[in-house]
Amino acid sequence: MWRRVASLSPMISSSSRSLSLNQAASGLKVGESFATEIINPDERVLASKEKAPFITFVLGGPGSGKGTQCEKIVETFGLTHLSAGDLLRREISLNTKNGAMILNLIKDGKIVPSEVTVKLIQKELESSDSCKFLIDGFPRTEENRVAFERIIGADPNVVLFFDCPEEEMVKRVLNRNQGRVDDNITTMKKRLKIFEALNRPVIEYYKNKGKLYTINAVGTVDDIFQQVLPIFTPFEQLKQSRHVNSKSPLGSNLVEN
Ligand SMILES: Nc1ncnc2c1ncn2[C@@H]1O[C@H](COP(=O)(O)OP(=O)(O)OP(=O)(O)O)[C@@H](O)[C@H]1O
Ligand SMILES: O=c1ccn([C@@H]2O[C@H](COP(=O)(O)O)[C@@H](O)[C@H]2O)c(=O)[nH]1
Ligand SMILES: [Mg+2]
Repeated sequence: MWRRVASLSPMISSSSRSLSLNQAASGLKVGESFATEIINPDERVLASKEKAPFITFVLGGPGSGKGTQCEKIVETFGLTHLSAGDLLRREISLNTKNGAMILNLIKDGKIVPSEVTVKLIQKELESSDSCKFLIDGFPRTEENRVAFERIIGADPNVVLFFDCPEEEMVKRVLNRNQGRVDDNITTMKKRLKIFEALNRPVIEYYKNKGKLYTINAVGTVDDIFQQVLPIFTPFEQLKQSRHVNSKSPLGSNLVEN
């Protein structure tokens, strides 16, 4: 099981920024770096056994096909799929203390406060036996991105961006037929605006970091998946050969189950 390294954060004096610098300087992975900074010796023993999770963020406008492609990635590569939207919808259906607030925001196409979404993702990461995750539909905003770094203490290894024209996304969402409260033209227009205003900067951020893989999301589901395959294939090959290829974007933080 992968334990969230940042659960140890109260014992760590550095901010997430200085931790990253620390990691960069030492050449250590996230979990290993934390192991060197923990004060409680018992915790150090536990933390030294941790492996850094392999994290993929899956971005794209509403209806661009993120969920559909995530299913195929799961089937082929066995990553664990965490859809931020599904986690939020589960809060609504369970009628939790945040449920009503989340429902109102989703109906209006607005973004749920980072703290709420990141805590839900955190719970899933911590309780999972997996250490390879597809985080679908998150981060939606720069604030989401920074909150994830701060609370989880990890960066994504790969960021997928499903690039789809608005007319196609509108057509798909209006035909989805899953009874979602936001699958109507009024909310869809708001979601598209929010995508451009708040999600684009996140995409740009990862592009500048060299982590972004842009996929043309027009075509059949299988055609689109053909573009996704070569992104994950090197990781699979590396896992089988058990050698880390430092030139591979996936090899730089290789983990095994
Ligand atoms: N390549 C495709 N061609 C046609 N329809 C598609 C394609 N990919 C997905 N769809 C359909 O479009 C709709 C939206 O797809 P999906 O739910 O995967 O998008 P999404 O990006 O997860 O959307 P959201 O952000 O709203 O959750 C679904 O009904 C799905 O079956
Ligand atoms: O990180 C997130 C993810 C989602 N939301 C809200 O949920 C809806 C639906 O999300 P999908 O990923 O399209 O299923 C989205 O429009 C937001 O209102 C969020 O706030 N934060
Ligand atoms: Mg989806």
